[in-house]
Amino acid sequence: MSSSSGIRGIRRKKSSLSEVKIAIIGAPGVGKSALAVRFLTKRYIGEYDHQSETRYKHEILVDGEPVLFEICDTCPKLETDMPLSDTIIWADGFILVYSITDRGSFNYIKLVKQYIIDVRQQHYDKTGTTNSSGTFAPMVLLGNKGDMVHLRQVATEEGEILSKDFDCYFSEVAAADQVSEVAEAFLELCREVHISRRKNKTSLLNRVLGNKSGLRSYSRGKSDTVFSKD
Ligand SMILES: Nc1nc2c(ncn2[C@@H]2O[C@H](COP(=O)(O)OP(=O)(O)OP(=O)(O)O)[C@@H](O)[C@H]2O)c(=O)[nH]1
Repeated sequence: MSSSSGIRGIRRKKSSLSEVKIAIIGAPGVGKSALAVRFLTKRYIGEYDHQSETRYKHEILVDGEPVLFEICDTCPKLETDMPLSDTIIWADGFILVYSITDRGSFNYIKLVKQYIIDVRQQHYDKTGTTNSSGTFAPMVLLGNKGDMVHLRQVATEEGEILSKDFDCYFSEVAAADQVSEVAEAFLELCREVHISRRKNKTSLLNRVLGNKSGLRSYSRGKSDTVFSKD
């Protein structure tokens, strides 16, 4: 497998493809690469050595529609390293991963979530621009290494509570031995990105037409959108 490699499958006009950029974020060693490789190839690679961020492209049908995923596998060296600002601004959505066997990696997620929100907001305040997801950051939360229950340090309920706080999808998974459960998390994030985009478009329409009480098809997510600042 090569990064940013050609996309297999049916070729079509690029304009008809939805493109969704996903950053996988988590403390060192939680299984970010294993999850990415699972989703991309359905295989499990136990030791995946890379020293910097790696990006992949992968086309897949989501609910019958073709989607081009761009996936950024981030690579923090220390548990105190936050993701690169460029990556945070680039991404349409985030897979936040901790390991159920590593309490520190769970604490990392709490810090990094706020950091992502702050960086995206600061970028918007400075430039007035965002990507298509707006300042809102669609996320899913994964507790990886679910096969290692005997070494568990983070209870399932703690993940559930955090995901309620984040208002996002949550699942405990095991990149080591699950395929469809891992894929479902990526698909769910893709759906959230599409919802967020529709919300942004609706906000723009309302703003342009001066119709603030207009279309309200979106209810998920607490954060504001790019067009909320009047
Ligand atoms: N038991 C078990 N081990 C896993 C699982 N996922 C990943 N690992 C192991 O955890 C270690 C780290 O996995 P990586 O995928 O390299 O983790 P990473 O988060 O990409 O690591 P960095 O790139 O160093 O930040 C490897 O030894 C993997 O084999 C899992 O679901 N279960």
